[in-house]
Amino acid sequence: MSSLPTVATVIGSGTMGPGIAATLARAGSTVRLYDISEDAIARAEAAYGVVQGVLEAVDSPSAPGGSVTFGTDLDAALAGTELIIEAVPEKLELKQKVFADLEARVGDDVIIATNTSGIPISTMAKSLTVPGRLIGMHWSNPPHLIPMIEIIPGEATDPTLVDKLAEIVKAFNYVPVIEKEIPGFVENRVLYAILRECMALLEEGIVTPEGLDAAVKWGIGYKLSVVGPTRLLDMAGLDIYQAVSSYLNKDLDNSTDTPQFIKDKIAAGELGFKSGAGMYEYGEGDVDAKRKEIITGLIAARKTLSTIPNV
Ligand SMILES: NC(=O)C1=CN([C@@H]2O[C@H](COP(=O)(O)OP(=O)(O)OC[C@H]3O[C@@H](n4cnc5c(N)ncnc54)[C@H](O)[C@@H]3O)[C@@H](O)[C@H]2O)C=CC1
Ligand SMILES: Cc1ncc(C(=O)O)c(C(=O)O)c1O
Repeated sequence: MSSLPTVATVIGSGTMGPGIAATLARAGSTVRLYDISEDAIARAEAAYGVVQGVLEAVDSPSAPGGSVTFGTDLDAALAGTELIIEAVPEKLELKQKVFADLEARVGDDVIIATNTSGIPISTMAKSLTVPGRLIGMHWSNPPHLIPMIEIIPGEATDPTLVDKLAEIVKAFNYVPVIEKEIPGFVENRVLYAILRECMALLEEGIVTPEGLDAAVKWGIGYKLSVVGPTRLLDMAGLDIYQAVSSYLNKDLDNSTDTPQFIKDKIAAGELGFKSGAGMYEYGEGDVDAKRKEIITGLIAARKTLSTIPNV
């Protein structure tokens, strides 16, 4: 018998919700995608065919009977659900309000998984009536393409949920990574350490954005997509790591706030793809073209990487 829930509910249909819903549905679950915004639901419904095409292209596990229904009726979205995946904006108070709305409508045995990027699960769980049912399930963007999910129990999480969620993740052929709780979890701690240094290098004019993207893509990204950081150290030699880290670590950026130039861009409405300008400028049609290039590249890379042993 599949470990997948027969019925699952995804709360929040923005960047992450639709891909999460489609991945579970393709694997065989009946998924209800819910949002407070009719526009968000309409966008997800319109893009569903494209997301299904991507899942087909990467040969994502498929089973008959799965489907996604889209809607703004919370009671309908929760009827019969076994697993709720929360993907509303990264604001603690909003998430806690959503959890209260959910708990008022479902039985105590329903699991609530949160896709938070890094708010500690124990902090969020404080407001729950049944804190043991809350667990971190951190997907990476785009969720229907990046086959790794972090599973993070909080202090109060029912320990049996960890293995249960890991089995669900394996059922759609993703890699579950079980972690201890820490702000940002593992993936975003590593990503944000890289991004902090990258933004400092840009701010100091050491490299252009194009140069930075090329250096990280070919110098680090390519290598790390085949060998993880631990194996990389064995490949380089721990003595080399000691020699370099002894002078370099103290020189790396250690600022605790977002860089000022990023704050300025945000104040000017430059948010990236969603506003047509960000780190780069985009003309008419450029954002759609870039999105397509990224998806095509990720599909090709995932196919290739899946033929390479884990080293
Ligand atoms: N965008 C990303 O790259 C990633 C985001 N995450 C996390 O996933 C969560 C969602 O992120 P995004 O999809 O990027 O956010 P988003 O802002 O794109 O979408 C959030 C959606 O939630 C809806 N919403 C707001 N209040 C709601 C409510 N009370 N009930 C139901 N729906 C509501 C909004 O209408 C919107 O459609 C956040 O916690 C974020 O940190 C995790 C991994 C990657
Ligand atoms: C910049 C950035 N921040 C957070 C996340 C996340 O995982 O929550 C991502 C991502 O790609 O998933 C991201 O790119």
